[in-house]
Amino acid sequence: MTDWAKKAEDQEVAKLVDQLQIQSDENTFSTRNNSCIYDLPATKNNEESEPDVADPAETSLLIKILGKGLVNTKLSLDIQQKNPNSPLHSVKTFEALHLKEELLKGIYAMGFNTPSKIQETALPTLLADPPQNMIAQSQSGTGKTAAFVLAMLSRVNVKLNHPQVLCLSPTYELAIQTGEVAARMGQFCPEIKLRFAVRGEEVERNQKITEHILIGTPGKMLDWGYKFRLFDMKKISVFVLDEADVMIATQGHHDQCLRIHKLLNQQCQMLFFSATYDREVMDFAQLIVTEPTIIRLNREQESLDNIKQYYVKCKNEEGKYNAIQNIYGCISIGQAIIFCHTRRTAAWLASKMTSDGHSVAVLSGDLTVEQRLAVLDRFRSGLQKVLITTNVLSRGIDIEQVTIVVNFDLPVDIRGNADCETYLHRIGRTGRFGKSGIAINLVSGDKCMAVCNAIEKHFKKDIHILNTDSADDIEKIGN
Ligand SMILES: Nc1ncnc2c1ncn2[C@@H]1O[C@H](COP(=O)(O)OP(=O)(O)OP(=O)(O)O)[C@@H](O)[C@H]1O
Repeated sequence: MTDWAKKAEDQEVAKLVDQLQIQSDENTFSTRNNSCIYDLPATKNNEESEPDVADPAETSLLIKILGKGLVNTKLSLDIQQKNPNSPLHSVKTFEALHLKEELLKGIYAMGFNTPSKIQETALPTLLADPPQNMIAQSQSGTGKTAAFVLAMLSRVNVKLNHPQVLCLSPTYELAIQTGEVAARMGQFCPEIKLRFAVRGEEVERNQKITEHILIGTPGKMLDWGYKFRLFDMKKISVFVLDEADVMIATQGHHDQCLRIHKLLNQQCQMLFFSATYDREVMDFAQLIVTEPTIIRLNREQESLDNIKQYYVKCKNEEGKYNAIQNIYGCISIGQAIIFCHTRRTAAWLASKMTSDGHSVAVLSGDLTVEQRLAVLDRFRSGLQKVLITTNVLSRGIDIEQVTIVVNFDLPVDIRGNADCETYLHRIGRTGRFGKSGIAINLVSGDKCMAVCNAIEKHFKKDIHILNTDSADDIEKIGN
């Protein structure tokens, strides 16, 4: 374990934020005096003028790296019991779980005193005998990884020298992150051996894998377990699918996970964890996990009560820009995020604001994960007050001090209809942790007004008109 733990710690991922040095990348990204300045590329390409979308695996990685401590969710978890044998009591202490003493020591050494909501709900079922299957959902940063890692470590029989636990992640970096948690939590259990099944890791020919826990990506896991028969899939007793939504929704991963799943034996404990599940993903999960205990987030409780919403009528894009100019003084008192539909609009807006002397950061899908981390890190530390972005940032990334969200473009789906879910995610970037926040929607044209009306109707919450030419109105948002 010690070597392995060291290896995990050597990985650069967790230290990216500290180590990053932004490199100038041709003419598209440069840093001057801590501000990122976009120069519009000379030629348009399709990606820039199409809606910018987030890669869910990259978003998960960003959230994990940026996450500092536990997020205390306001939303409750619904337990939908399927298996009558499931022990559905919850625990208020880690002691009540009757864990091995070494594991308890590991938990405390990580600074955990009491279980989080998902942990207190899931752990009794995860650790129950006979083992129970589970499909669990809880927001990012609420302690899911720690919950299933504890289950993985608890199930290992160290007397058997072969893999017993498989944990699949969608990417190399996410697998490394999970491995780091396992290494830390198991630091007092030196007899438990872990191994990464990721690119770059090789096993000598004709050698069998003897480590107890394998954490990796589906392709490598299939190679090792099926193609090269380096371990016996039938001897796996715990199978964890982390980021289940990404795994199931991504075609290649989906097929590989299914193949792995088919090679496991019927008694293997199946654990699926994710921050979100849309209906298709949940249907699929329920199809392949027998009699699961299902823990789900109660989304209906999500409310916009503490966010005041406004719309500003604008003639055209220039009009929207003028509105931003008018409110800039207010929005830069706290911190603001401005959402655009495409990378191109984000780049145009950033360049225009920069040339007008405003210090803005910009983050869109053409930046690497490292560049995004650096931008977010500067924004979170307050070096820049305004962040211009796209849907790449709409979900999951919390920046506590954001007080204003501006929709330069309202979120729409491919048919041009209101995308209410994305709207909720975007404006949910403010008003975190019960604080009050402001959302300002820039509306130009009848179509856009119809989208704004549809959003208002959907959430049954008033969106008030704001005249950015009126000092009185500006004062409203300033206070
Ligand atoms: N019981 C606890 N007490 C204190 N801190 C905790 C506890 N459980 C987890 N944490 C910490 O909270 C942070 C988030 O936990 P974790 O990564 O397990 O969440 P997650 O739900 O898996 O997030 P994601 O959806 O991003 O994968 C981590 O820094 C972790 O060390």
